Amino acid sequence: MIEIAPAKVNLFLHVIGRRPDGYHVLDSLAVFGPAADEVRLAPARRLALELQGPFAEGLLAEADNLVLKAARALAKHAGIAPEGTLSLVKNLPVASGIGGGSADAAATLRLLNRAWGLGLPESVLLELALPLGADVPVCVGSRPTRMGGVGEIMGRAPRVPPAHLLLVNPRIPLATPDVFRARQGGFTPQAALPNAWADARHMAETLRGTRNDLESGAILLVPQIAEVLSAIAAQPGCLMARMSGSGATCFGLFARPEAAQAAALAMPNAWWSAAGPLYEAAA
Ligand SMILES: C[C@](O)(CO)[C@H](O)COP(=O)(O)OP(=O)(O)OC[C@H]1O[C@@H](n2ccc(N)nc2=O)[C@H](O)[C@@H]1O
Ligand SMILES: Nc1ncnc2c1ncn2[C@@H]1O[C@H](COP(=O)(O)OP(=O)(O)OP(=O)(O)O)[C@@H](O)[C@H]1O
Repeated sequence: MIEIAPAKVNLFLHVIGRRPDGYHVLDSLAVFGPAADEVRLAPARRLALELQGPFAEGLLAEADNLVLKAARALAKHAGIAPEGTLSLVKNLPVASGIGGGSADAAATLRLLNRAWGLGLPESVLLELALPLGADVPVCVGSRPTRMGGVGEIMGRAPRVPPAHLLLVNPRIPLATPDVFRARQGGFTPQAALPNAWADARHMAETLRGTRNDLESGAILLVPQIAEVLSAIAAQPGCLMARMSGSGATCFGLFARPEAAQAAALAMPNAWWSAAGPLYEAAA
């Protein structure tokens, strides 16, 4: 059994306030694709995890992978002993602002909910998701979502038009708490969005009126992010370039698939990049 764990991309991210416990209250539009990890399951009496793929190495020293945490949380909720050998194919750079670990945890919840024959509704998976990380709930559905609160409020996103994304990471990991600490400025009001966008151009027009409040702080920590943004913005057909989440991955928005693919090929080899359409989760 295989479950896809698509990358999360924050098309904008406004920090609208702060809770007494220090967590930031956000307004964000999260979409998915065009790159993904994979979680696979093979029968075994005990729970185990194998790591594969181009970014597996960065996780080898990790005592408690989010995949195992998700499996144990689900088993505990169901009152059963966790079993099976999980394999994580790590295609997404680690600590890169596209929710790789969160997507893996969410994919594990979906996969084991099926494999263990639990049949839990999505609402229960969402409850199990939040303690695993602020981005895990949005990754459970992996569909365009307006995120609120600290990640636990799942609002309706505008109808997203066909569009293509380029993702680029300078291969420099960036820890989320450091980026929140480096954030400058006050708070930004919630964004005003339409119910739907006619096309990618229209979507980019609206998004240009929004921002990623973590971008300038992240650039102070990793100046190469500014180079990535300029390189993306300079590509023919690029409608906008911005950092996703807490970085360092940046995205470019394109109307035409060929333009997004050509842009990926134009990126320096030392960087990680991927291009393709927005991911559409099965209904
Ligand atoms: C920046 C986003 O990626 C936007 O989608 C998420 O809000 C972060 O999601 P995440 O990586 O799953 O974050 P977590 O692992 O839950 O939190 C890591 C750390 O980031 C900070 N954090 C996270 C989320 C949030 N709304 N406010 C915060 O201040 C906290 O210091 C927290 O200890
Ligand atoms: N399966 C996993 N994949 C990636 N990181 C994991 C995983 N399990 C545990 N981690 C830990 O979680 C940390 C954050 O990784 P992740 O790739 O999810 O960050 P991110 O892309 O910045 O996420 P976000 O966009 O949600 O802030 C890693 O540095 C690593 O220590």
